Amino acid sequence: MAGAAPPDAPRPGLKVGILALQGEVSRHAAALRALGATPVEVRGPADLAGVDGLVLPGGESTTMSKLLDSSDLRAPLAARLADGMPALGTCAGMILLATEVLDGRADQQSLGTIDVTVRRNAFGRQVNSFEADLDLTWDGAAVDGGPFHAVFIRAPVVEAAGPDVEVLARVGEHPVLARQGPTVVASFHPELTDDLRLHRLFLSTFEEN
Ligand SMILES: NC(=O)CC[C@H](N)C(=O)O
Repeated sequence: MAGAAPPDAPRPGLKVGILALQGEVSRHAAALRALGATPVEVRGPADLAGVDGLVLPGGESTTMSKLLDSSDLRAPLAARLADGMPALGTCAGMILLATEVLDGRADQQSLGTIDVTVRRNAFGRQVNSFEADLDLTWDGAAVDGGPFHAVFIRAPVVEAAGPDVEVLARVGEHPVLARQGPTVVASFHPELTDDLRLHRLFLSTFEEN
């Protein structure tokens, strides 16, 4: 079967922000650099203004939610996302981009960019972390290169996904990778392995934008 080949490296100089308030930044930066993009740490509104897209990394979503407010990033970030800026949310980043968060803290606010309901820390309650080999699809076709080895750390479960959401991978019946337009979310940490396919697919949404 013809697979969806990951596209070639994007145009040089593509500036991809990484939300650097808290959480894992350097490995995402390395993956983006390896694909020919320029990673930019985003800590405030001026940083955000200069980027073409944004990675929201793993970490602690309640802390990140608070820091979005104290850094004055929440409103400009919401505006860029509403304007169609590509975004990749991994683990805590997925929680921040979801429309609904279950088991969140009362003061935790998500951005509502992708129509999924997530439950925090609910994947395999018995074990904090696990790894799984995932079959990935993109635009309805299998992604070339075989299974994607995915690392889950206190991962959110996707309990529901709306009709406009394309589910790209599952563990059991649970979506663990999903996309709605230029917003891509993963319950796992693609930056913790050397497999660049997910970052490359994310960068392909910039070309469409
Ligand atoms: N690895 C992660 O990003 C974990 C997410 C964390 N459990 C949260 O709810 O924010």
